[in-house]
Amino acid sequence: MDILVLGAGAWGTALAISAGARHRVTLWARDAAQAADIAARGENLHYLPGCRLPAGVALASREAGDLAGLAQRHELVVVATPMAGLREMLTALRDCERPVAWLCKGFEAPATRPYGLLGHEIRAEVAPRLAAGVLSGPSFAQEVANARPTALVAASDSAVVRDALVAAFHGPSLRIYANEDLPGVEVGGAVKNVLAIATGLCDGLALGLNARAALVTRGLAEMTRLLGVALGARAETFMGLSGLGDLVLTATGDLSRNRRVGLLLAQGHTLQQAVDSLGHVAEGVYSARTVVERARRLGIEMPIAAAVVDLLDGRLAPAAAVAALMGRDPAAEYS
Ligand SMILES: NC(=O)C1=CN([C@@H]2O[C@H](COP(=O)(O)OP(=O)(O)OC[C@H]3O[C@@H](n4cnc5c(N)ncnc54)[C@H](OP(=O)(O)O)[C@@H]3O)[C@@H](O)[C@H]2O)C=CC1
Ligand SMILES: O=C(CO)COP(=O)(O)O
Repeated sequence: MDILVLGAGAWGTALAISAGARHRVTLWARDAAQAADIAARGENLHYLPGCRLPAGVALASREAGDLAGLAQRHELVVVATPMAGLREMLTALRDCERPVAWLCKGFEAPATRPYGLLGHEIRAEVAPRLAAGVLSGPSFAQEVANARPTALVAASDSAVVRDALVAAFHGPSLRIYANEDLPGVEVGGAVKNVLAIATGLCDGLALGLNARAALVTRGLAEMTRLLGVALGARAETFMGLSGLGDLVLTATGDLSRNRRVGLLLAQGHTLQQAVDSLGHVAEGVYSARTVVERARRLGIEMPIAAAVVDLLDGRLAPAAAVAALMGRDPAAEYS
């Protein structure tokens, strides 16, 4: 199978390495010098050091010509940029006749509205005819690149896209489960990043394991409420890989960049210092305000996400954000 991966950050590179063991993969970096460096070294020193690219992976950049033409020459196109690059990519691919899947997890930063959009909503705006979906679920790039056992979910309203993702990535160390609930899988991937900032904060303040378990559990309830009411996703999706699975991984795993943002804020770093020190994108920082704004417009309470926004915007210090959550009125567990 011929697979095009657009974006040579940590995650695009890891999936290119994984699929490159069995397929022909073209890994596209927007910067020609970076593509040349990865090709020469056989390694993405900047974003995924220590992981060798197999012979099945070739490098490309803008010099390879327009994206639409490049995409047509592959059987599956994978967009591996952050959310910030998804609209531009889907616009370039809008007439593509090949299945397309994005990997990014989050809401687009707000531009023309007071809130941002999920990937499938961007697709509806700029590429409504595109057969597309998302590959998501609990997966740190370093572990996938090193063939550590991982399970992902391929979500799309198109069976062609789901089948192409399974054919491309299902293998000895990577299981791909199919799911038709694209909105639900996207909400799970976006909201867990915001909640991971909260658990990083909680652990950075040494609040204990009880507090972390409470945040994960109540966070899952917030995630389910946002989706259920608003986007018509299936509740069962949130018990799956992109809901509970990715929340547990990102909220507790120290490889998470979003969790690290919370840990660094708890240590007294500013948001800018925390973001700069990562060297990678932490989507929760850019999605948190949209999560709260969309929930507010729908009359849904998301207190943990709201505390994260107050923290990111500097309205609450770390300890005060925790106090605000603990000081809420008593409530029924299910309402
Ligand atoms: N890393 C992981 O373990 C996982 C990440 N994800 C998701 O995948 C997405 C990408 O993450 P990851 O690869 O880790 O990110 P990284 O920060 O490691 O790399 C980002 C990559 O995207 C490129 N890029 C940055 N901004 C833009 C833009 N506006 N337009 C086009 N390209 C851009 C960068 O190129 P340049 O070098 O030229 O700036 C770089 O190649 C995120 O949404 C993340 O949430 C999902 C699952 C796992
Ligand atoms: O999505 C991820 C794991 O599934 C990666 O999380 P971070 O972006 O927080 O590192």
